[in-house]
Amino acid sequence: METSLSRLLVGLSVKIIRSDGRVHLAVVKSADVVKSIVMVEWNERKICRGKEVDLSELCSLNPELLDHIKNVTNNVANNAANNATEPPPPAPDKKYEGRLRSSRIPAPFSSPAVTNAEESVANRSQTRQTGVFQAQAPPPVLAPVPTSESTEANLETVHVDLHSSSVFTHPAPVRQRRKNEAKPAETPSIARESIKENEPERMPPPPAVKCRRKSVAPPEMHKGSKRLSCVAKPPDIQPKRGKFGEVYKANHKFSEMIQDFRETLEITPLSTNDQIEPHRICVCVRKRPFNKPEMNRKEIDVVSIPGKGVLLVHEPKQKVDLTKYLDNQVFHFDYSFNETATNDLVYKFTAKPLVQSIFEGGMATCFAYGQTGSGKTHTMGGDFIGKQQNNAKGIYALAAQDVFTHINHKRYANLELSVYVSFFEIYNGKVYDLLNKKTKLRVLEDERQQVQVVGLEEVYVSSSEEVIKLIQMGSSCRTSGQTSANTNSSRSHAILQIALRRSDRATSLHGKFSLVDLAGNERGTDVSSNDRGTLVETAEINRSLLALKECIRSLGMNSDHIPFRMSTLTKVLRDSFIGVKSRTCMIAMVSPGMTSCEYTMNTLRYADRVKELKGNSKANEAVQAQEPLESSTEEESFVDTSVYDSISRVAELEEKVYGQFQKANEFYNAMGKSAYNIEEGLPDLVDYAKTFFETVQALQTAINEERMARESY
Ligand SMILES: Nc1ncnc2c1ncn2[C@@H]1O[C@H](COP(=O)(O)OP(=O)(O)OP(=O)(O)O)[C@@H](O)[C@H]1O
Repeated sequence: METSLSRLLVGLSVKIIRSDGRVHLAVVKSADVVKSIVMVEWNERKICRGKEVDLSELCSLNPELLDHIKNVTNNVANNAANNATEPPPPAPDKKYEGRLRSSRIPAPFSSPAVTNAEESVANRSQTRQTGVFQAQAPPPVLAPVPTSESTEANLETVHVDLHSSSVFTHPAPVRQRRKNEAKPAETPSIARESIKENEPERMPPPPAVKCRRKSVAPPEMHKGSKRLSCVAKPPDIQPKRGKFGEVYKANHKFSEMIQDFRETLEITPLSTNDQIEPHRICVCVRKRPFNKPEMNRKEIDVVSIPGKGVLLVHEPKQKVDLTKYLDNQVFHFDYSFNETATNDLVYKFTAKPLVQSIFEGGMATCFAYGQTGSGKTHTMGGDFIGKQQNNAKGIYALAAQDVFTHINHKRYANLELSVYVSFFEIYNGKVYDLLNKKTKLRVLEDERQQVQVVGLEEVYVSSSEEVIKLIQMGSSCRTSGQTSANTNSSRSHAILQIALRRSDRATSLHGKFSLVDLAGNERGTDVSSNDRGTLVETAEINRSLLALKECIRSLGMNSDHIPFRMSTLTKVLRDSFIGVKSRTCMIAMVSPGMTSCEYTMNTLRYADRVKELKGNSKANEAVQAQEPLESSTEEESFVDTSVYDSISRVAELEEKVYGQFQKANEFYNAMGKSAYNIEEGLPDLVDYAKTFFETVQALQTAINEERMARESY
């Protein structure tokens, strides 16, 4: 049925409407009846352009189209009825099968099917994708309608009268070529000439009125929705020669395509005057500007932020036939900050609204998430001036300033609250105190599931300046404490906590704000390394980011079960994920460059998943029902978790073996130091040695089994 409708429509010259309101002719190249979408192509400025149009839109612009479908169907059905008794026609010669397929009259389909098609045509929505393709195929019918007869002849293309039933006299379109049919070595010169001759006069400039934002990212374009916009390589332009010439040219094309697309956007960036909306879980995105190295290598900016919460990624893609196109992915968040946004602006819409919640007795968390170099530390810790960071200008410091503004407010004065600050880092599941020379700390959980970071330095502070000093101290410790296994901060999570306590600080936590600079998320997808240390590190980052997402989602669903034990990060933040007063904000940072596109997509997918379940129970039910279907998206960001888990299990077992050796050492030392005679102690030593060997052997067996099992993943 699909093929039949496709055959009926392919080759028809139809009117289409462009996003800027222009109406002109284009040729149908293919039709997908299931999706109710038709692919059309036309020539514009020597470039063969194309887009996907919804059938309903096409029919409303070309009312003759439905009559045409009916006419053809009826004729063919009548012929079929008349020929029912005649013997079948001889089988075509295989050599010409492909050609015959593209030019023969389409197979009949029943009239109810037409009714279905009509129905779906009537019901479907508008254009979703646009595309422009490599002009290697014989050129299609062109718009505007050619004036010269000779041109039309050159094109070997016959315009089809929509009211007649005679169709398909032009050569088969590229898309219909059979898989194993060889591509023509070169575009026929006559066809190429005709492109030039037939080149339409320059299109009028688009009208001054730009598309409304709605049309860029309408509600139905939510998650996963996309528009395609592509530019072809004109056949008569030779690729630039020399080193990187091809790459440069391809990238340049993408850049032009993105520029074209941007011209259709109405840009309304977020400003300080915009309304701050209350969110229990707020998810937003921040795009950083290009840095010097990126500008030097002429990176292409693939991220556009047209509106307050909208972000577009123009993902450069290539089809199997090497046609280049853009996959324009639209994302919606609570807020989106473009490259010109300052930390003050970002703070105002993200962390600032959370400060009050800790005075109301709640727990607040603000996460900076994104790939290495996307701007997490810049946002949380403050702007960099060269290598020097201005800690007074980050979200940490801005939040601290607001805390002290609130504490002096008469509304909270009678609570007699004091402010305490702690700053620590989680690397490979271990906690290090940044305010105490990176001392390694233990995380313990009591029977009431209260999680404690044992020995964590909590410093009393009486002003924001003191907090800034602590931030400076902790940040320098984070940097100077780097080892060869931790050469940059992106492999660890840094957590600054501002706690409000009443007079008796041991038991009287009133509210707490945790500000988290997360490890670079690209680490969680890095499976290329064979180095055990890197794999364990990757496993831990992966595990903690997954756990974090699950915990925020559980918070959004008001779930009783918070999977906080999945990682040290979620363990130490456990109390942030419970209670109706808990509030969370995630700022997803993205780098603008084309080379970061894959990581940017991963970041945005992750943030999108976090956002999906916020608040509203109806939405939650719907998303819960969709869960199994959506798990494939997850796979793209977090690959093969079973391998990571296995690596972590082995690491834990090895840790235990190491622990056994340490204990044995302690035991031996204690024996040596003890006064009692060696003969008396010998049975103890033998017993100990026996237990030691049994335990280590069992651990070793478990390690071997785990490794063998992993090979089958
Ligand atoms: N919004 C911004 N405006 C100007 N420069 C920025 C911005 N965001 C980041 N940068 C610059 O980009 C560089 C990388 O930023 P930053 O160190 O904050 O990234 P990161 O995500 O924390 O990386 P890592 O995970 O490796 O720590 C820094 O030089 C920083 O100054």
